[in-house]
Amino acid sequence: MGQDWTQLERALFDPAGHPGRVAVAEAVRELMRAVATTTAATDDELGEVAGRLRQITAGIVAGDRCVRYPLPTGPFSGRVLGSGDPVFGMFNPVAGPLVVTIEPDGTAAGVLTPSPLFEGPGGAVHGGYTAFLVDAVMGTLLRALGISALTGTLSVRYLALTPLARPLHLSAWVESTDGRKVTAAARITVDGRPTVTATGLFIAAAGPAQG
Ligand SMILES: CCCCC/C=C\C/C=C\C/C=C\C/C=C\CCCC(=O)SCCNC(=O)CCNC(=O)[C@H](O)C(C)(C)COP(=O)(O)OP(=O)(O)OC[C@H]1O[C@@H](n2cnc3c(N)ncnc32)[C@H](O)[C@@H]1OP(=O)(O)O
Repeated sequence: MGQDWTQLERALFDPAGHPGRVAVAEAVRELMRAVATTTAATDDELGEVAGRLRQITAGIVAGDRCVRYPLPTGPFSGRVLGSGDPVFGMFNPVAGPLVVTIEPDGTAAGVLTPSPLFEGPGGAVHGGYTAFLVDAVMGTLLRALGISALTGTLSVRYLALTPLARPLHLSAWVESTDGRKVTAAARITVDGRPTVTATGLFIAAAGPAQG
């Protein structure tokens, strides 16, 4: 049995209790997108923006890193709510955030429209980013199933370029279990067409669950 959230942890990490933190992360996401893609602002204007942004940052830098998000393990089904993590984290501007649901049948399904920040060759999504997404969905599925495991080997097959600015539908499921070795599989589908398939060999913790 893994860790369970205490009432205090829920209060500290449930995004619903922190609308300001969620809002600032979303605003910074929009800012990053604008900075990476703007053609309207001049270089002088952007230099001024940089100065103003540094002032804002100076106003909110206080203390150490945000307290680490405690990672629960299942059994769990329903919408996965992340706070500080880079994939699901509503507090983390780098996160999509990817919205994933653990289905009662033990599979995971999610959707995300990738930001142009993750553009790779051919105007498509960077392959390292899609690898990141499938790894996260498989790893989170295992956690939700009560298995605390690390990715040992990740194998990704790119079937076609994954277009930017279209909803990516992600799914993951468990293929097999052999002692501590759990093989999971995942797929990304865009407009009904698979663009990425992946297999992850996850190694479950030998001892107690790792948070
Ligand atoms: C309530 C639930 C809600 C769900 C979650 C909630 C919120 C979501 C929020 C956030 C999401 C959070 C998490 C998402 C989860 C995951 C996504 C990210 C995943 C990662 O980002 S994870 C980091 C990358 N990952 C590493 O950083 C691993 C570094 N590495 C090690 O830590 C060790 O290396 C380890 C542990 C892998 C093994 O070490 P070890 O000592 O325990 O293993 P040992 O040697 O005993 O081998 C035992 C058997 O595994 C075989 N084996 C060993 N290693 C293998 C390998 N690499 N590939 C294939 N097979 C391997 C052996 O061959 C042997 O097989 P056999 O028994 O047949 O001989």
